[in-house]
Amino acid sequence: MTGLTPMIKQYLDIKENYKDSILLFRLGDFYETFFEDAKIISEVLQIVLTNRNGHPMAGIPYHALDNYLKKILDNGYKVAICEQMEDPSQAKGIVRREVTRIITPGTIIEDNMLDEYNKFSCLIDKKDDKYIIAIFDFSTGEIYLDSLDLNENELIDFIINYGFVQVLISFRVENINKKIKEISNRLYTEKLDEWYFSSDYKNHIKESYDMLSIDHLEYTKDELKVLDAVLKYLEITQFQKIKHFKIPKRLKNLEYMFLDSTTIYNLGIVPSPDIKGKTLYDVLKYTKTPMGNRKLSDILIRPLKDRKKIERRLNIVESLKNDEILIRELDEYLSSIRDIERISSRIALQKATPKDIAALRDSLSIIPFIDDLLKTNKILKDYFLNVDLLQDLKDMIEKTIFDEPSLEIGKGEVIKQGISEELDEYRNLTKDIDKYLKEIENKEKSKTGLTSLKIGRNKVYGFYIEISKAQAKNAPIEYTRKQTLTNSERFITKELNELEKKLIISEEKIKKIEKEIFEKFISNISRYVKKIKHLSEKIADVDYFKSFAIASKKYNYVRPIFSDEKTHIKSGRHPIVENFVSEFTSNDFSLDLEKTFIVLTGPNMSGKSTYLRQMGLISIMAQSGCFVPADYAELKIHDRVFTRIGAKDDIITGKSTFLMEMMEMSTILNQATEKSLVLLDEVGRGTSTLDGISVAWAISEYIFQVLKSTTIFATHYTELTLLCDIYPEVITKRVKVMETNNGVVFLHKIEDGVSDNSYGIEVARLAGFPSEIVERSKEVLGKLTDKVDIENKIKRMRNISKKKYKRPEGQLKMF
Ligand SMILES: Nc1ncnc2c1ncn2[C@@H]1O[C@H](COP(=O)(O)OP(=O)(O)OP(=O)(O)O)[C@@H](O)[C@H]1O
Repeated sequence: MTGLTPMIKQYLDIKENYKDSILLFRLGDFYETFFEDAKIISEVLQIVLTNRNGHPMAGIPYHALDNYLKKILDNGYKVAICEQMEDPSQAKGIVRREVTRIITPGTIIEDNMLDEYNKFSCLIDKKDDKYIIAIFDFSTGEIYLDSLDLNENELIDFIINYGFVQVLISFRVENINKKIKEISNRLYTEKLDEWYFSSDYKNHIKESYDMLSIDHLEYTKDELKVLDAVLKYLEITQFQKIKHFKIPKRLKNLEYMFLDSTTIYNLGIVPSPDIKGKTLYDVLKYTKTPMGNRKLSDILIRPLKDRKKIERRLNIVESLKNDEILIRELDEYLSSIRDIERISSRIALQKATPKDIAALRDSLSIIPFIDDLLKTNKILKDYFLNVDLLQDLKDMIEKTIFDEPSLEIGKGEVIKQGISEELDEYRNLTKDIDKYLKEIENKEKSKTGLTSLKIGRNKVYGFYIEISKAQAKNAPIEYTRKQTLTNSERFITKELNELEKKLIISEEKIKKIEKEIFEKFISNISRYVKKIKHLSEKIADVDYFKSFAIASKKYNYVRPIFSDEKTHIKSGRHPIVENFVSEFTSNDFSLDLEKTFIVLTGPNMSGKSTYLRQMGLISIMAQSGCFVPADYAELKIHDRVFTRIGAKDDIITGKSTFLMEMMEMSTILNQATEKSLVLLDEVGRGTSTLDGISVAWAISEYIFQVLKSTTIFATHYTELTLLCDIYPEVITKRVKVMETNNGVVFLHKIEDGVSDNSYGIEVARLAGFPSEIVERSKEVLGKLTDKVDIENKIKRMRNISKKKYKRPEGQLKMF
């Protein structure tokens, strides 16, 4: 590398180790990029591409790093931050520089670059036929770990639907990277080599969790290796030990109803990139804290299965619902609590700012009030029993940190007076400097008799004595000329020089001492991290209980009761749609042990899907511990809700709608149980009518005979309603329609019976088809609808022999 400046040489040496990252190289007040990196960031950030000694260069001011960083990461890049490791003014030769941190979209921790939602990353590995998946949020320390029995397409679907900010892929499943990129080329992915998954995982996990043994963690060796790989990856990118992670939870924990990502999406439970503002989460969100918001979303995708636990949540929600004053006051207190969960992560990572610590102090000071408030409630009076409210930590912060600390550490406005004598001394000196200057000014004025003499200071020239041009010639001999201005001369004296030096030294000392004390303080309080996280969880819980209570009251929800025998809903409503239509028509629902299967027919747009989804959402709300939109709800506790809704092509593998539909259906047939709720919308539509009806018919027979799941099958195939004539498990329902002279009116009312017309042409008319086409369609339909033909077909279907399915032998797929 001849002809290169030493600085560029240093840059290239460092860059050699960070080839996969954009290297932000600190040069004074800028982070500079060079060569290819410079071209990339000038384009991504729309900043000027310049050059240095003929090399492309683009830079960003160091203080604006966070703003730019977010944009670079959002574009799918990894960033390595290279800092100056010594003061350039003290450095001999070239300043020592080192990479201190690697940032990817999943390793952001700075408050101003995060919104309140979870930022989940995942790591995918494979052992035998199962994918081992770790899902983690670096900013909160939340982590899930499990082995899932998925095929590759299901895995890709899972990854895309989950909304991860980054996907880490083990060397064993490298091939999925291409498929992910084909669908979402901005999603950040990274391959982890074999050495991440090493056999010395145990010690490393023990060390990260400060545990003597990990034998009690019920995970397989291969799952623990994945956990270890996550921790290693984070340590390598953060250049430090990761100590803030919680113990992993299983994704398909038997305690929870399992909702797959398709169902979460289909029912609109939580926001995803294409459904925002119109989800169950949005309807129920009366949480006030960031932790409460995240918890609410977690609760809704992990409803409970244990009746006692559900009842316990409902009891709390009910008691809050009946205590309006408590709700109001609780809301007020919670509004002032900041994101102490993430603050605790930043404390553990030594990245907490003075503002974080002040926010922690303010939040902690509110908690005793919440405790007092909850003590007034019969059910919640012991809510914080045995929970450390961390008032000693609050006192420590109060004693050490300014009430309103400055953003920057080192200006003397972070550490309170009385903590360090040395710091106080230097701070006093700088504080008194204006007084000293005034004293010198008065002294010099009377000594010289020069009336225009005054003392000033500026950033470039430091201290000076300024005398008007007219009087300047009378300046004493010991004054040294410093600067000539149009109307005055500026001088310096020995005394002033010394004071200036003292000030500079003081400022440097303050910077150093305050930084040291603050860092020590953070490392000292890092022993509270686990306790802060525990407290934060308690706050999150009470926040979502209160949120359920507010929503339940506001929308007139009813407390559900649970039954092993039947599902009976009176005047049920769709919790989301009811907020977006002027008048919502409520509907009943009733199934029991004998009748388990509803065939629902009705024209397009009449409300079939709404009814179907409404059932799923009511179950999920109830099992999450929330009241439900109905006048009365007696519900079975479901182990899973399965949905097969809507037609979606698989753009990854180019599989047809019908094939996708059948694959999803096959998962349901393999996994649903007597306790499941199965919601099928138009299954079989993607193929020829006869094939579609036949498959739908056979699927239905299998579900009500073998699986016995509670099922609603919405269909345009009226032929399916004949199942009801043959099998006692099936009932038929239809959506009521009123025909008027001006066309059809959808009443959205579900009633017994079979829809006799699909009104497809009517919907085309409503959609604005030219009347000529509408009329022609009617004419064609008239020709195709041969009454005798239809009657014959019905006769043939009635004659289809009853099929008796047997439950298949062997293990059913669990996921
Ligand atoms: N119970 C109801 N009360 C009031 N409006 C409703 C009700 N159910 C549905 N709607 C309105 O009708 C629209 C269409 O409903 P939905 O999508 O459920 O119809 P669908 O029968 O499933 O149609 P398609 O067969 O075309 O899928 C909804 O977006 C909503 O605006």
